[in-house]
Amino acid sequence: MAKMYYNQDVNEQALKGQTIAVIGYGSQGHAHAQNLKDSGFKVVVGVRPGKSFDQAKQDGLEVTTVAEAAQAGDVIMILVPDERQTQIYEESIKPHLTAGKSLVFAHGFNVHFNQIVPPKDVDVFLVAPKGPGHLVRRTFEAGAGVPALFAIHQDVSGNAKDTALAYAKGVGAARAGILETTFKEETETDLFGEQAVLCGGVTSLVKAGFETLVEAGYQPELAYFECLHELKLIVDLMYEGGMSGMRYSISDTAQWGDFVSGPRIVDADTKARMKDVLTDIQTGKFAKGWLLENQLNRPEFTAIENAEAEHQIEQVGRELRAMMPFVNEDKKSKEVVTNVSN
Ligand SMILES: NC(=O)C1=CN([C@@H]2O[C@H](COP(=O)(O)OP(=O)(O)OC[C@H]3O[C@@H](n4cnc5c(N)ncnc54)[C@H](OP(=O)(O)O)[C@@H]3O)[C@@H](O)[C@H]2O)C=CC1
Ligand SMILES: CC[C@](O)(C(C)=O)C(=O)O
Ligand SMILES: [Mg+2]
Ligand SMILES: [Mg+2]
Repeated sequence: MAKMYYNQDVNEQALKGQTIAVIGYGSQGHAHAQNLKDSGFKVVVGVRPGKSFDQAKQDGLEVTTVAEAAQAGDVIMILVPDERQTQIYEESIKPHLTAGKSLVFAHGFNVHFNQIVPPKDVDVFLVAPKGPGHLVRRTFEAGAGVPALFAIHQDVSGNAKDTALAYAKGVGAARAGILETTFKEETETDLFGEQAVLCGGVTSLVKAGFETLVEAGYQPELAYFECLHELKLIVDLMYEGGMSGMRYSISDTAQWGDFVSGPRIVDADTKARMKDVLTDIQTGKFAKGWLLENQLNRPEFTAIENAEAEHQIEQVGRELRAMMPFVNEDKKSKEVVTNVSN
């Protein structure tokens, strides 16, 4: 088994006395800033004036501009959207990235695809939680944590690994497990996971299931419960006990259906297409397309986003969730999501 790092393996002294500048206060930014502060570290948030600036202030954090935070920070964590990082880095971070500081990422995209080339006299590493930022905060508050990867790109100080581990522990990841990787491995696997399985794969599967039932004349509300709402409950069981844990709880009839029909849905052709997706990631084709899409002000992204929001499963879901206040308990984090989506 790969070497895993847990609380007892990590000495947070590596970060004591250092100022951590968290640049961005969105999904990951608010979680890192608050968890690190609660872990006893000195944190300053750098963000432009606006809603997330106000939110960070309201959450009791020290907040300033990106440039001032970068100037103050010994460790500078970039948590603004990947597609905006290069410009923000060039304009507001690089001028303050003096020798001996640490430049940190939560995803290797811009370093791996050569969009950001850090100076040679700073430590460069990543700490990438394997979970959405709002859950990084929520699990931390509940006394648990989300696992994370770390990778060292440059180790000028000789302490980059200790600093990365201390940072990861500060956000709560050492409660769940920290694993060492490279920028290349983190970038390619993260992009693959979100495209083929976690986000792209799952939403396409759910929509296809919903549409199949509705087109066959079944009620949309029922199709929503069956294909989307219950998915969380099934995935919770997999999170707790793997596939066998989930299968223990479902009926034998469901388990037999799982065995005989699952491979008819996700088959060798699906896997071949997954390999194509991975190839596009590895060759940089996906990254190039995403960067160009942003340079063009996201015409295709916006068209798809609008069409998806109007899909029947979303309309039905909005109405059904309005009647389930317990599903929407975490209003606060949802407001942050809304605020940072553009
Ligand atoms: N989302 C996630 O859970 C995960 C993300 N990551 C990685 O973490 C990094 C951050 O992603 P994520 O948290 O999703 O990012 P978000 O989209 O949530 O970041 C939004 C934040 O960036 C700020 N911001 C946007 N543009 C600017 C700007 N021009 N100047 C200053 N601040 C700006 C926003 O401020 P404003 O309110 O003013 O718009 C807001 O505070 C990425 O590298 C991503 O790949 C890694 C693991 C999981
Ligand atoms: C699964 C999507 C993700 O990679 C994440 C939450 O880990 C992201 O980029 O947001
Ligand atoms: Mg991810
Ligand atoms: Mg990702």
